[in-house]
Amino acid sequence: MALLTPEDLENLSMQLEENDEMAKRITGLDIKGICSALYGTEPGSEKVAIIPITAGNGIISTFTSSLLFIVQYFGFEGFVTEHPDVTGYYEAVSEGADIIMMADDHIFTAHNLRNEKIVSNHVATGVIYADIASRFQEAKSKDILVIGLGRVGYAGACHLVNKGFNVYACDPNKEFLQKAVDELGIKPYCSDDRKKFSMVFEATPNANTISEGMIEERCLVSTPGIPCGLPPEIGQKYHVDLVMEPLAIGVASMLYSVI
Ligand SMILES: NCCC[C@@H](N)C(=O)NCCCC[C@H](N)C(=O)O
Repeated sequence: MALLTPEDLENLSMQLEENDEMAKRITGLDIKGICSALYGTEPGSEKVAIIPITAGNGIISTFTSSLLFIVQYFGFEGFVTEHPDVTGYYEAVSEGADIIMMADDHIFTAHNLRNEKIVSNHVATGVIYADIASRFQEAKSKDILVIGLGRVGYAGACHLVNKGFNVYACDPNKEFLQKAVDELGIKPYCSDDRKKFSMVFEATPNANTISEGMIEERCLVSTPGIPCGLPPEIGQKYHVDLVMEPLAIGVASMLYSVI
C-alpha cells in the first residue's frame, strides 16, 4: 500500500472544498449529505482523539494535523494527543474521547468506544467513493465500472452490488477478479467488449488506468487513488467530472460509519 506523503496533504482545505462543491453539483448532495445517506447518521457531541503512531515508517509530519482539520470540518470536536502510541491511547481515553483514530502503515482505523463500532479506512473509503460514482445524476443506466479489486475496490464493488447496480470490474490480479465474480457476482470487464460507462469508480495505486474506450461522453470518475487513474487529456477531451481527494472524504465516511 502506498503511504501518504506530506505533499499529498498540501492544500487539503482547498482540495476538500473543491470536491465538496463537485459532489454537490453532480450528485445533488455534499459529502456530509452523502455520508448521512450512506449510514443514516448525523454528528452529535462525539469527541474524537487522534493518536500519532510511530510504528513502521513512523509519523507522517502533517497526517494528524490534517485529520484534526477534517474532523472539525465535518462538525466533530477533536484533539491530537500530546504523546504517540500507547501513552497517547491512555491520554485519549483519560481525556474522555468517544472515538479513537490512529494509523500504522497497514491499517487506519476509527473506533467508537461507546458503541463499539470500528471501521478501517479501506472499507470506508471504498464505500463512499463507489457511492459517489453511483450518484451521477446524468447516468442513463445502472451500469458502473470498478477498476481495481483490492481492499478498497472490493469494498466499493460490494456496496454497489448491494445497491443494485450492474457492476463490471477489472483487476490485473486474476485471483482478485475471480473472488469478486464468485462472491459478488460482478461481471468481468474486458476492453474488447467496447462497452462504455458514465460512472467509474477507480481504486488502484496506478496512474492512467482509465482509457477513452471505457467512458461515455458525459462521465463521472470517482477515485481515492494516488496517483490519479484518469489521464488529464482524457479528462479534458470527455469533460469528465472527477471526484478525487487524498484523505478527507474517506475520513468523513469513517466518522459517519461509527457514530
Ligand atoms: N486514504 C488514506 C490512506 C492512508 C494510507 N495509505 C497511509 O498512508 N497510511 C499510513 C498512515 C501513517 C500515519 C502515521 N503512523 C502517523 O501517525 O503519522
